[in-house]
Parts: sequence; C-alpha cells; structure tokens
Amino acid sequence: MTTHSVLVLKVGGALLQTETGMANLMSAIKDMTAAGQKIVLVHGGGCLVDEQLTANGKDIIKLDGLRVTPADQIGIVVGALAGTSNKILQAAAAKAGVVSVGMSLGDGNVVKANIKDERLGLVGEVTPNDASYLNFILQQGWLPICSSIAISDTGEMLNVNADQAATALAKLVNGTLVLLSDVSGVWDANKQVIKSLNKSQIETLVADGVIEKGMKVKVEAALEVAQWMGKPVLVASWQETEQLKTLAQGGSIGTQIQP
Ligand SMILES: Nc1ncnc2c1ncn2[C@@H]1O[C@H](COP(=O)(O)OP(=O)(O)O)[C@@H](O)[C@H]1O
Ligand SMILES: CC(=O)N[C@@H](CCC(=O)OP(=O)(O)O)C(=O)O
Repeated sequence: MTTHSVLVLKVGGALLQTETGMANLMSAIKDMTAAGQKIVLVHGGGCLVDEQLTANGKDIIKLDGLRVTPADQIGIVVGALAGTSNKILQAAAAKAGVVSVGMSLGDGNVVKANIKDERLGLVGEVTPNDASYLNFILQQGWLPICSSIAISDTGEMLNVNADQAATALAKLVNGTLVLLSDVSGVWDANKQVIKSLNKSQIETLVADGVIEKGMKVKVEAALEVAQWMGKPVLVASWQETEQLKTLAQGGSIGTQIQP
C-alpha cells in the first residue's frame, strides 16, 4: 500500500562513495516501485566536485553552504554532477534491475533557472515550470535520476545546490520530499537527532550555530517545501534504507520539518 503520490528522494554525494549504500537504496526503490510508488531521485555529488576541482588545481570556496562557482570551474562541476555522479547512480539502478532515465534540471523545461547571487558566480536558483517530461518518465514506470545542473534561458550552465533542486521538483509534482543525507536527522547541540522541528526552533538552532553549513541549506529547503505544501518534509539517512519502506507506508523517519 502506498500513501504518497510521488516520493521525491534526494541523496547527498556521500552515498555515491558507497557501493552497499547505493545497492540498498536501489533495492528499496525497486520494491517501492513494484508496490506502485512513483519515485523521483535527485542527487548531489559535492564530494565528487571537490575531488575534481582539487585534481584540476582549483580552489574550493563555499558561502553559507553554497559553492562559489566561477566560469573556469563550471565545466568541471557539470562533468562531476551531470556526468560522473548521474551515471554512477544509473549504473547502480541498472545493477538492481531498476530502469532509469538520467537527466538534469536542464531537461524538458522542468524548471526555470536564474543566477542566484552575483557573488556566487554561476550558481542557479530554480523554480518549478513544466512537469510533462517527469510525468512521462514516471508513467512508463521508469526512475528519473536528476542532477542539479540547470540551464538558464540565456544559455548559461548553472550549478544548483541539490537540496534546492529537489525542492523545486517536489513542488513541481506536488510530491512528498525526503532529504536523505549521511546523518540520521538534524542534531541538537548534543548530536542527538531531533524528531520534529518548526520554523522558530530552526531559527534558534541556526542562530546558535547548532545547524550550520550543508545542514542549514537543507533545513531551509525543507522548511520552504513544508510551508508551500502544508505538510512535513523529512530529513533522514540513506544508511537506513529499510526505514524507507516504512516511509512509503506513511511512517516517519529522521527529523520532521513542520510547516
Ligand atoms: N545540526 C546538524 N545536524 C546534522 N548535521 C549537521 C548539523 N549541522 C551541520 N551538519 C552537517 O551537515 C552535514 C549534512 O549536510 P551536507 O553535507 O550538505 O549533506 P548532503 O551532502 O547529504 O546533502 C552533516 O554531515 C553534518 O556534518
Ligand atoms: C551551488 C552548490 O553548492 N552546488 C552543489 C551541488 C551538489 C550538491 O549539492 O551536493 P551534495 O548534496 O552532495 O551536498 C555543489 O557544487 O557542491
């Protein structure tokens, strides 16, 4: 039995460095799909980008959890995300017997993309646009695997934070968003997972520096979708894939970000 129309799962880059993690995730996806659950997989790959930038002698600069992406880095970023990361996941899907379509935010007009902030260089912010392409893939029973590379109307390739990419796609298909990271949820100051968080609690934890860096971006993306949809968004771990099936049946895992 499934209770969510479309599940939008976002996985962080650390997953791509564990064969077992990917195999478990794809096996869970296969079972959920067989039970009628439609799934959109959105991925990051920040660690692969770091590796490629370093190998090419480039600096790694982040501002508030977002990568500053100058023109001389965008080619490397696109290669690592829309290329290597996307194909690593498609390979894991194939191995598990899941038919996938590798895509990016630049495909089928799914989103509108613009430069987010001049200080960040070629970093995009995206808004949902046209669901036809995604819906077509889902209707075939295929798994869309989407990287966070977008293309602007003026033809620039843009690097989008993958949590924000997942946010736009979740809004687009009116889906249930789950942000899967390498931690089992949002921690308090003692590194204990917090079961539920609302806007004012998040603001306090961010102000106190308890939620920072990539988790700050993630929690803020989750809150935006929770408020937009009027329902909670989950931040959980891909290391506990068994729990994913609980989720498809309406259960809760990790931290619930409340609208
Ligand atoms: N309060 C917090 N709770 C959990 N993780 C946190 C917190 N504050 C910062 N982090 C860091 O955020 C990381 C998750 O964000 P990020 O690395 O961007 O994940 P991903 O690559 O999976 O999107 C954790 O591994 C942790 O180091
Ligand atoms: C603008 C920006 O920060 N883009 C991210 C995109 C990848 C990402 O978000 O990867 P994770 O989910 O693995 O962190 C980056 O370049 O690292």
